[in-house]
Amino acid sequence: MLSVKDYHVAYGQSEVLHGLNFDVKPKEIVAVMGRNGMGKSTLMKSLIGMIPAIKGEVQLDDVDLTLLKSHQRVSKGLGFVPQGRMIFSTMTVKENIETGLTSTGEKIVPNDLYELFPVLEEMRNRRGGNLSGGQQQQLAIARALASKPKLLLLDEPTEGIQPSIIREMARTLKKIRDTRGLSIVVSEQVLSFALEIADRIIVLEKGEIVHQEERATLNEAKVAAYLSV
Ligand SMILES: Nc1ncnc2c1ncn2[C@@H]1O[C@H](COP(=O)(O)OP(=O)(O)OP(=O)(O)O)[C@@H](O)[C@H]1O
Repeated sequence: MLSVKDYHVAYGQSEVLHGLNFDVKPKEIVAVMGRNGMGKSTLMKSLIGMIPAIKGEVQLDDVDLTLLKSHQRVSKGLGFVPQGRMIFSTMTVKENIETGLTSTGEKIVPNDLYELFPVLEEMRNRRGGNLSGGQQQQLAIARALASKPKLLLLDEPTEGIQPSIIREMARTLKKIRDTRGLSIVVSEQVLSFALEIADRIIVLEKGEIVHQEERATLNEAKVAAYLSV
């Protein structure tokens, strides 16, 4: 469903991603792993259209997204949970989710989002900035799901989140995949989280894919070696 081909991304003259090739299948969860600075966030930001590719292409269900802006990519079926969550802190929980509705034309937050995250319903009139880190992460996921994506991109969702909440997040993301039938690409440094949720792991090193392996047959030590400094 997602197809990334010969994908090059640069900041000015400095190329950071050097021709990535990978696919994501329907309902598949792929974890993109790598140490700090290896290009994970650049890839996620580029897939959602915040940083254009200088070469290569990205397609979702055979629709070419390569030249589209972020909001157009969202209406074609990509959802994005940014690093650091980027909640609008002075807006209420409900208003934050509503910002995700613009591409669907719906006006009211669908009930199934509150069913998925009951705490957000309880707190719907609180300001986003007053939520805990874990609650803000749920809000960022709900906001992304409001646009009814076919594929959800999450950039380092475990960053700054307590271990017990990380396990809960893994369960929730799998439930979202199972009930909504979407695919997920998550950039991640925490191997235990990736092992918990991913069907496949891709390792990035200095802007190149150096390893790809199905979870079922994964050699954990090999992936761990790539992640150690
Ligand atoms: N705005 C920018 N301008 C120039 N170079 C950048 C910019 N953002 C990132 N880089 C560089 O691009 C490379 C990849 O960074 P990126 O943030 O994608 O890595 P990462 O794997 O997501 O790391 P982290 O886990 O720290 O977020 C690094 O060398 C970084 O210094």
